[in-house]
Amino acid sequence: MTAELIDGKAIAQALRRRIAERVHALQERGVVPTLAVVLVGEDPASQVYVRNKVAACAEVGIRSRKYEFPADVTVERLLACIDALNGDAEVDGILVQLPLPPHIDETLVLERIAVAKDVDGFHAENVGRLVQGRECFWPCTPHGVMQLLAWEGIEPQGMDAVVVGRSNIVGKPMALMLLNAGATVTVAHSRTRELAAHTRRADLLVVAVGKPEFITAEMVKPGAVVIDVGINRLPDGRLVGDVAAEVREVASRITPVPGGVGPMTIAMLLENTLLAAQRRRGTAP
Ligand SMILES: Nc1nc(=O)c2c([nH]1)NC[C@@H]1CN(c3ccc(C(=O)N[C@@H](CCC(=O)O)C(=O)O)cc3)C=[N+]21
Ligand SMILES: [Mg+2]
Repeated sequence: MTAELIDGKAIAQALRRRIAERVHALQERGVVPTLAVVLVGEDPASQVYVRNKVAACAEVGIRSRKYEFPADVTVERLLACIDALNGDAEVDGILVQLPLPPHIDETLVLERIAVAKDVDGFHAENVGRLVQGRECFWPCTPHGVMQLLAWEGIEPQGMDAVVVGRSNIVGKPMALMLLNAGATVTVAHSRTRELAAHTRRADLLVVAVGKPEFITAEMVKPGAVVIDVGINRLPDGRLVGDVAAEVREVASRITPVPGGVGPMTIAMLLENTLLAAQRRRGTAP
């Protein structure tokens, strides 16, 4: 079997067109959804990501504002910026680009963001709401995976799903979303014994470990749907996922890297910002 590629780039583009229509409908009512992006330091990768996010906003009619700070910024200055954005009626969403420099307590900064503006969904109150299956902001990467599955007509209910990775930004929220959708969910990770025995049982395998080509063909059930969340830059400059190329000979459907989950993450940031604007300004459908 050779897996069909799930074209995240094309799906994200289609979703962005729909988001643009909804943004324009809001604009006709005098509301311009606005995202504030906070960037600390000069990490080139973070600068590229932020530039891409700002460009994606512009494309759909979301206004964005960039707040840049030097790497040695004090936590007090950062918190003061968040406080000002929380109190700014024009700002719908706030995104603090991660990672932050080591001297800054990330949790302290993320928890300062008003829950109603937390478009990354990293605030503990949003996470708690996700656990309970209540209305909240879904973290963009697993949100993007759920949209990919929906677009592909893959219904998680009743599926044996295995999530590899237990990070707060991908693995844990991914497991919760699949669980809430009715999947039987196993969360495996770097400390799991007999990892392959778990992954081989998966009808749906989501991998977010950040290790290049970590999942090999013999770890995958024939016919499984494989979602590769990894984005690893190799020394030669190539971008590869957490799933080895040979898995394409075993899976039924698989996301490529690049062009799979990554573009969906950005589309979901736009979706969440639009939702924030609708919810905050009382125009939610
Ligand atoms: N507060 C915060 N929220 C985030 O959502 C967040 C963050 N911090 N810090 C960094 C990570 C990473 N991330 C990506 C988004 C899009 C692509 C993406 O579009 N990737 C393209 C390729 C990009 C390339 O060529 O490098 C693809 O997979 O096709 C990748 C990675 C969001 N992050
Ligand atoms: Mg792990």
